Amino acid sequence: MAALVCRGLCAAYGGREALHGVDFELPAGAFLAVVGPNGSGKSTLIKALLGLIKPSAGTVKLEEGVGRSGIGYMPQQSESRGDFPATVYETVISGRLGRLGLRPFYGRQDRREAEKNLRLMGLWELRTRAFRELSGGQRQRTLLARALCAADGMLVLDEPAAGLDAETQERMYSLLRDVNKKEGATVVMVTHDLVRGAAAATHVLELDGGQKYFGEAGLWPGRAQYGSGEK
Ligand SMILES: Nc1ncnc2c1ncn2[C@@H]1O[C@H](COP(=O)(O)OP(=O)(O)OP(=O)(O)O)[C@@H](O)[C@H]1O
Repeated sequence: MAALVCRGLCAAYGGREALHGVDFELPAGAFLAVVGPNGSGKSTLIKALLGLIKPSAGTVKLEEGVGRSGIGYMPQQSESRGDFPATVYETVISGRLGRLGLRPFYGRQDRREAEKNLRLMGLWELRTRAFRELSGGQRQRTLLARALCAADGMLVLDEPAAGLDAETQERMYSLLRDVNKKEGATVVMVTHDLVRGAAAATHVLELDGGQKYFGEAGLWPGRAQYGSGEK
């Protein structure tokens, strides 16, 4: 079963094309690394996937049953407010906001999910700490736990390991692999890290304004060029 299907996807800003002819089918449970140089259309693809921009041609479809509200999204660290006054727990459970509907308060299920994802990310001991007091790696784990609270089958991550030291990056990729395998979530991750990032993935989509490669990570020509890394 496909989690995500793009057919002839094109996107433009003010008539200028940013993405052209993207066409692939990602199996459910896959871990996709979206790679390519600056300006190659990676963020544009993510925006189209999240429904934030309308394709100028073609389609993006999610697996039946996974609506856009079922995507857990983790933005780039630079987009997340570092001075956010909330605690780690409050930040994580805010991932459930989209599911409250008409309910004014978090319910038992929301609290259970927040607790589960805090533990999964090794944040339980830090739950009462202020988000702004955290280290870069702890913040990234908090934002990942929040995205997990929002996710119903799919996680979309924009540079989840950017700005972290090599060891913390490796820890983040290993957490993502665990979430992908153990929780069965389909992961779509934009990364500039062609070695560790691409090695964590099962599939690679390489963009250069158009689609340069889509397929299994092990068969990606860039793998030989940039190093195979550890799987
Ligand atoms: N809001 C916008 N308005 C106009 N043009 C845009 C807008 N956002 C992106 N573009 C253009 O679309 C093209 C693709 O940009 P996009 O941000 O998708 O690339 P990217 O691969 O994510 O780049 P980076 O690696 O630098 O984040 C670029 O030429 C960019 O200048």
